[in-house]
Amino acid sequence: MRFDRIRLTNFKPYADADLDLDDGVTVIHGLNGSGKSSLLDACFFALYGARALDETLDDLVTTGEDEAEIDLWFTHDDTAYHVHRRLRRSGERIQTADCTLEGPDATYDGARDVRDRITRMLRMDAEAFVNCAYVRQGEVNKLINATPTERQTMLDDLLQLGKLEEYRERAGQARLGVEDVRSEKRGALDQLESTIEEYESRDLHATLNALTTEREELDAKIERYEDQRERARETLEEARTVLEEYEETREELERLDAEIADLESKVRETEAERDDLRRELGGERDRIEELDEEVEARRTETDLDEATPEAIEERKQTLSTRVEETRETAADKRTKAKALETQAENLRTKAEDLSSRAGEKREEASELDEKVEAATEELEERRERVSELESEAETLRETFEDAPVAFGDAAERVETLRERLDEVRDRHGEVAGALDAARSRVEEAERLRAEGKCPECGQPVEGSPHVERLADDRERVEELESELADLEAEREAYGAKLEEAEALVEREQRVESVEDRLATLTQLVDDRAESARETRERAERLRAEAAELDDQAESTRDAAATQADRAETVREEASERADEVEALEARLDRLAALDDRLDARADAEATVERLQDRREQLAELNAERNDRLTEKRERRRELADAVDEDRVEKAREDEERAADYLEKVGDALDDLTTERDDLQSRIGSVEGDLDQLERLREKRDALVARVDALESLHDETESLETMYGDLRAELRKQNVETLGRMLNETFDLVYGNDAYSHIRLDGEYELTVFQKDGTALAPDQLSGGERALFNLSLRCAIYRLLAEGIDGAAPMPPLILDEPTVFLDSGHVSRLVDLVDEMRSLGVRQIVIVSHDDELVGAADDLVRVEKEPTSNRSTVERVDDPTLAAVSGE
Ligand SMILES: Nc1ncnc2c1ncn2[C@@H]1O[C@H](COP(=O)(O)OP(=O)(O)OP(=O)(O)O)[C@@H](O)[C@H]1O
Ligand SMILES: [Zn+2]
Repeated sequence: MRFDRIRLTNFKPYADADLDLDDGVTVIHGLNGSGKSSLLDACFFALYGARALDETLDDLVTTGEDEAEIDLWFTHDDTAYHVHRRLRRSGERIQTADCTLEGPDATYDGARDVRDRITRMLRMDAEAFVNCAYVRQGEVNKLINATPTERQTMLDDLLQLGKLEEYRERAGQARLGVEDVRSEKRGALDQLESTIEEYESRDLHATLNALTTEREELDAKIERYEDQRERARETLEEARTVLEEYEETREELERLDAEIADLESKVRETEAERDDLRRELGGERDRIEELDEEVEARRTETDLDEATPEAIEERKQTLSTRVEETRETAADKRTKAKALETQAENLRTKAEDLSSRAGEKREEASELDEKVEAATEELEERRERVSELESEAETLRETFEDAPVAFGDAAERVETLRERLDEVRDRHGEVAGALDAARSRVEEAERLRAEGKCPECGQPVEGSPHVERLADDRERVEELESELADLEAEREAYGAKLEEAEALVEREQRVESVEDRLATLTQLVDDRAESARETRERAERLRAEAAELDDQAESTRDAAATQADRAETVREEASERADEVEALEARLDRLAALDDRLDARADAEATVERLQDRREQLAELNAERNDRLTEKRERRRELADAVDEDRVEKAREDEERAADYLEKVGDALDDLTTERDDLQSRIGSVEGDLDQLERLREKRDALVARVDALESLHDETESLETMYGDLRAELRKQNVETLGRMLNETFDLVYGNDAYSHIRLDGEYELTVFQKDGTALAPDQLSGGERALFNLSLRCAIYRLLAEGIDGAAPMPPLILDEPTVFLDSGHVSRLVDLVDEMRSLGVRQIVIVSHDDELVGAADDLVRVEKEPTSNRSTVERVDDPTLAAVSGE
């Protein structure tokens, strides 16, 4: 086993530390209190927990912190493992929060599981680990002062010799167990044998024979008693039969008496009832006679030959048929009368209608007459108007005889005249204009001439070429004035002619319009005349139609009267038929009354018959009863004769005697049976004992075999126990020898003092140091330094013994030495270095030494420096690459 790496957080003085560890010798070096031991504590705590440190969890967490973590990686049996522990404050106390062991195949969780697993793996618990591998600071005297027994226990434990002792003890326990069982079984066997002897001494077979004989005799006696009891029972039975018979006879006699009395009284009652019936019959017969008389009277009334239901029924049938027929006829007549009345009414209505239509037509005709009259008058007026218009047209035409144009040419003339007038007017305008211009020129010229200037150019007149022109102008004015006067006359003449022509045009137009009007009026007059003629003809036709309608109305009225008469006749016939029906129904009523009487008579006859039947029945009943009475009286007599008083008396005596005997014999038999049962149970018990004896013998045989088996088992366990004891003693002896040898070698090596010859470790683990002169010393008599060396030697020897003893099976833990140089002078420190080399060369894989001693540094393969920062009071750990140099620089 080997530590590979340790990593700490808040563990004791370490805030953070991470250290790799290798094979070979590692020296952890540092000043006092720098934290060297704490580093080892951490490894140890990681493996086994706080329990083995003699410290509490609170001591482990850096003061003032709430949580700490410790991780240890190690290799065991070529397999890597990792332990992780985390501590955490919970309230006032620190507790384990996590604890795991991680291996290649599994992870263990929880402090207990981890500790158990490591203990099993290293085959060492915390104490054994300390004893073997961890030489702790200041524990120099522990082994030296230990008692031999303590030493023995410790070594036995380490070498697993304790197991052998354990096996020996187990075998011893098994032996004791077997002894217990064996002695128990032996006791049981003794007991069984004495019981069997006791059974055998009792001569069970003889007893059984005697008892069987006794039981047979008793059985014979019981049989005899039972026979006699049977006979007594028969006698009793017979006596009881006789008495029962007697009792039955007596009861029957009583019953017969009662029955006879009952029958007699019933016969009497029935006779009385027959008398009543006879009286009732008489009454019914009287009634039949009365009814016969009544029937005869009624028959006469109804005029029937004989008063039989058949005759009555036939007559009823006939009458009913007639009633039915007559009723139907009456109904038909009424219907017919009703129809006729309706016809008459309809005809009357029709006649009314025809009359009123004739009136209407006449009225229409006279209205037409009036219209014709008015039209004729209007026609006359129109005709007068026509002749007026004709004469007007004539007059107007006549005026054209003296006119300049013929009738019809006036418009053309107006046109011509207007054109002429326009020409004259135009000419008049031109002339008037020229005249004005001429007159103006004349006046201007005269004014200029009066001023002496040329009227033409305003130059002085004398010599002006323009003076002649004035005369021309004056001439022109005169000409124009005359032409203008002519034109005015002409214009007037044309004006008059135009007026005349225009009047002619007007007349022509008037004639045309009158003639148009005339044509229209003439047409109208013709139309009206035609229409008046037609109207007159229509009025004529209407009057003719009215006359015809009057005729029709007259004949219709006649027909209505005829139908009314017929209706009257038919109604009378209907009421006659109704009277007839009434008469027939009265006859039917009489027949019904007769029928009633006949029914009543038939009922009375039926009653008579019923009463007679009843009477006969009663007579028969009584006859039968009388027969039964005779029978019963006969039976009674027979029974009374049959009773034998002497026999009854004897039976009574027999009964009493037999009962008495039975009671006595019963008691005797009970006693005998009890006696027999007792005997039987005694036989059973002897037989049971015999069976039991047989079983006991079988059981004894089995027990003997079992005791034999236990005997051999005991021998085996005993030898096993001895074997384990011997083996352990043998092994211990060997160990003690080896350990003694190694101790001597080591002590020699580290002390090298001539004063001591050797150390003796005897079989009882007693340690003795011998001086050269042969004086023996107890180890605690050595000096402090010697004791330290002695202790170291013993530890290393133990380590070597173990390493050899369990070589290969469980790789040894690292050898850990904490401050081994205390008490040593420098010379011995050098020897310690030799020891370390020796251990290394003996094959110890990893050695960890804690020391503040510089001398040991020389022996180191690896040097680890531990320092404490004075201000923060936190420790740090650091590997030093070159141990030698570091040691120097560390000074
Ligand atoms: N829980 C803790 N919190 C903080 N510091 C602690 C705690 N426990 C111990 N220490 C400190 O750790 C130091 C003890 O360390 P350790 O015993 O490992 O020193 P050392 O190097 O082995 O000393 P020496 O050479 O004297 O044996 C002390 O200074 C102590 O105050
Ligand atoms: Zn002039």
